[in-house]
Amino acid sequence: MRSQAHVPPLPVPLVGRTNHDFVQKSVTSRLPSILRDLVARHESVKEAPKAKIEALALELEQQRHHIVPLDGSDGGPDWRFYMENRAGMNAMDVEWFFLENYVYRLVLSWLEFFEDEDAPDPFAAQKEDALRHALQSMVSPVDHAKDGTGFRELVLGSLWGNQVDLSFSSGKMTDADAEDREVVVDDIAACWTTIFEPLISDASVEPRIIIILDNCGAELVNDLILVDFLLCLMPGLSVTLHAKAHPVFVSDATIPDVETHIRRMAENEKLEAVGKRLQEAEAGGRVQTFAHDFYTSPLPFWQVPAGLQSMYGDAILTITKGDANYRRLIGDRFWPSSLPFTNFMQYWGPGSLLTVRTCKSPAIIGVSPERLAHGFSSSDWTCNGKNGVVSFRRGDNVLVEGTSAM
Ligand SMILES: O=P(O)(O)OC[C@H]1O[C@](O)(CO)[C@@H](O)[C@@H]1O
Repeated sequence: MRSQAHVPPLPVPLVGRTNHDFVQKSVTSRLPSILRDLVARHESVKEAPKAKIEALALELEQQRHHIVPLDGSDGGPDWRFYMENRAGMNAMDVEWFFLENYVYRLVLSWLEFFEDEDAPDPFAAQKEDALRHALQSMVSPVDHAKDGTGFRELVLGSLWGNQVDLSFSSGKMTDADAEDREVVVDDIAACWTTIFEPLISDASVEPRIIIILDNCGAELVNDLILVDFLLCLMPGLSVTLHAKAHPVFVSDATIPDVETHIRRMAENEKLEAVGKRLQEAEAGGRVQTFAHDFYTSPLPFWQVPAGLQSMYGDAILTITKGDANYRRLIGDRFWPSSLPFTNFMQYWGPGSLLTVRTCKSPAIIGVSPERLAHGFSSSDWTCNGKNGVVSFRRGDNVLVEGTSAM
């Protein structure tokens, strides 16, 4: 069953053909390039799927791909519910968010990914490059202050880690770019004082946070360093890491990716201590991993399955990472940029929410009218990956100091 959340009347979604150059380019150029890269890097891909993937790349480029129906007969998620009347439509006319998730689902089907539980992740080589690069370029984590300042530094690490993702760069390895970047919405302190400060002074509670993960490599390494920081600070805390149920957006983390990252951090000279503590936390049940098909579906978060929504409600905080999760939160639609995040996210339910996203797509909410009036140096400020958003919405179940909520 899906939740019947209340959301305001919906504005138009982002669609390839009509409303934004960035979106059009992403469909007709970035996606084809990702598909061709996939084929080029995998000599083992058989001739039949290879031909289909190459044809799909060309069709997207030439704006003549028509959506094909996808049921679960290949062992993968059943998309009939999501298709509605979209089967047969030109890819340029369906929602961009639908299209991107659909393309990955379709290609995995052609690669027979769902038919064989040992099938290789088609993006494994890129993910390995990203992890190796992150481990090489990582400085040893400094001893962060065990307070809001340390939290801030680590959230910023996790935010700018999201700048580096392999679908945004069409599969090419890049480094985070520190020049001219700005946190356009900064609720880090509000999150710290509302959620974590009361927990530190109350060791009797055993709360859980959820992190809905995004990319492998620099982002996931930074996320895991943040997890370690929080676990060390709050002995009663546990963390569930929500991963993708199948490979998507090139570098998005699946459960095996999370395990690989933790292991490789434990084997790495600079991150050994963090990695080993995370391994112990996993063994002791304080770190858990979880995957759900919802995170590879085209649905917005206001149509989340009830079971997942109640998990968010039971957690003291849910953190969503990255651009695609942010797009899912706001349904990838053109809301007014100044629409207050807290009001909008009432549909989320009783849990608190922190969203941490480098802006790599046009839609955004929660930017103050003052900041908007000040203007941006570049007209593509929502898409160029130089601006970050850390928006917080306080839920109804926060621990107030001196009580033992949860
Ligand atoms: O990895 P992230 O932060 O979710 O970003 C993926 C983003 O890259 C893009 O694929 C670029 O088109 C966006 O569609 C998407 O939002």
